[in-house]
Amino acid sequence: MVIFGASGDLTRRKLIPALYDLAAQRRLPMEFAVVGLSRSPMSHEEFRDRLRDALEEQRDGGVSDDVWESFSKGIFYLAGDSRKPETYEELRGFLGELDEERGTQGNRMFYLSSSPSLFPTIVERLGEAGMNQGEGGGYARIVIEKPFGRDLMSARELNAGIQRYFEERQIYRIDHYLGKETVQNILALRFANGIFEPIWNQHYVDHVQITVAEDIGVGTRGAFYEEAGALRDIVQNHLMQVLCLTAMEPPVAFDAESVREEKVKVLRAVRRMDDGEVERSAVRGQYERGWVWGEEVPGYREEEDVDPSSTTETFVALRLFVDNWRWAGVPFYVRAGKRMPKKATEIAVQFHAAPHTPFSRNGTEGLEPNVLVIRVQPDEGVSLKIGAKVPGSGFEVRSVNMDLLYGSAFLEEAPDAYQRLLLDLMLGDPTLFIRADETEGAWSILEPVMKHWSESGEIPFYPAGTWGPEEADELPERDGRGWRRP
Ligand SMILES: NC(=O)C1=CN([C@@H]2O[C@H](COP(=O)(O)OP(=O)(O)OC[C@H]3O[C@@H](n4cnc5c(N)ncnc54)[C@H](OP(=O)(O)O)[C@@H]3O)[C@@H](O)[C@H]2O)C=CC1
Ligand SMILES: O=C1O[C@H](COP(=O)(O)O)[C@@H](O)[C@H](O)[C@H]1O
Repeated sequence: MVIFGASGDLTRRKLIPALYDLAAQRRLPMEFAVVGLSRSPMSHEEFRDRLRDALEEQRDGGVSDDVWESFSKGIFYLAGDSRKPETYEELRGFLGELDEERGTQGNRMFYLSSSPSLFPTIVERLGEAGMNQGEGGGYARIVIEKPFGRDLMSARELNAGIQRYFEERQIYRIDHYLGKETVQNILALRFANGIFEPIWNQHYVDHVQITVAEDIGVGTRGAFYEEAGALRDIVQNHLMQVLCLTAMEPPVAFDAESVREEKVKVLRAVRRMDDGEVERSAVRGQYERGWVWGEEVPGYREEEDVDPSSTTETFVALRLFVDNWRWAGVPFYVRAGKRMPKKATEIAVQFHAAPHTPFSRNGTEGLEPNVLVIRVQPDEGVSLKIGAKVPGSGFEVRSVNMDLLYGSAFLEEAPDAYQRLLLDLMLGDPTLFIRADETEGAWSILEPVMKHWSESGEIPFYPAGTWGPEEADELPERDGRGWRRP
């Protein structure tokens, strides 16, 4: 596996720890090798030490010497500029040596984890160097990190650039949310149980809310975030994928083509907004100084590498409609933001209220409609809000939660999302990766919103530690509804 962007944050925090865990579970072949590539000069040994230090820090010292010893023997580093053709000559030669020395059999996985602006160049250089094929009958696969382009046009160009050299079966567009156990569980809940599908439609569902809230700010990633914003960083990928899994039709099989085909149909059915609709159904915001978990935190404009007059959004809320037979007229209120009061990713499906309750009005004052909540993180689980009789004389009914906590229901520990996805990559299973038309479909939904916002400089603010600007509350309130508090 060649990692472009080897000295970067993702390699250190996610990719190497996931590979280390796979090694600890003996899921990596002995011959496996990682070659890190970036410009910073480093020896193989310095690269290994740096990765081990990061792992020790992350695991609080809990790194096995034996596992690390055998895993790290397969870690190598090559310093080079990924824009220069000579880097690929050197890389090709080095990989050839590894084939001889470690027996990697000409198989190649190229993981693009460098700055996204370099992705098209790296793909082209790989293709020009003839590295789009494995050596001597081996395979070649390419993994593209997010963000996949920065709008519809650039995503199309990137897809075309990759497809010029690689066939779709070789391409793995990664979105780590698809590797999360609880995101996959949306499919299990819907399609492994008989009771939910019959009511999973406009006849029974009043509306759906999807929240991807984070309590953290942009931290050290100010420069990246200035270019991206919440719409590109979270909504275009993670949030749209969760929406697809929530709204899609049952796939005929759990394989790459069947699952991705159904997801694309959802993206095609999402109603495109015109300018008026963007005004009514899209809200953005930016956090200002405030308090999170009892600590005072800076506003976005005060963060490192952020323009003090930046209008980049750190919060987005949208009201979307999936115009098909199943979901006609059902609003999907979705939101994503940084510096919210807590970290919480969840899908809440709110059902219509009972048409009539034979109890007194006084007795049902605390009764709310049924809501099925799938908690992706934290406190992974599912809960169903139902009405229940309050013990005692009389007949008072109140809403209570029936809860399933994964932590209590299963002894097995959930693997990290990257661990799952890297293993699927090695096995050649792209089911949990994204197809070209999905990336373009998601961008085409957001294109009018991006255009409208780029033309109007004003951005509403919200104090850090709150659930976004007031305008966001108005989104469901105009329809007589309200956001849940996760
Ligand atoms: N970090 C995260 O939490 C997440 C990141 N991602 C995605 O992963 C990707 C990487 O992100 P991240 O690790 O945070 O980014 P970083 O900025 O930390 O790392 C970028 C890497 O690219 C290398 N690089 C930059 N220019 C060149 C060049 N011309 N030639 C060779 N190497 C170069 C840098 O090394 P050097 O300067 O030494 O050359 C560095 O190793 C991005 O697409 C990001 O969106 C996705 C999900 C989460
Ligand atoms: O891709 C990204 O995701 C993280 C949130 O991921 P999670 O697994 O912690 O939910 C987000 O912080 C980051 O900005 C974004 O680039």
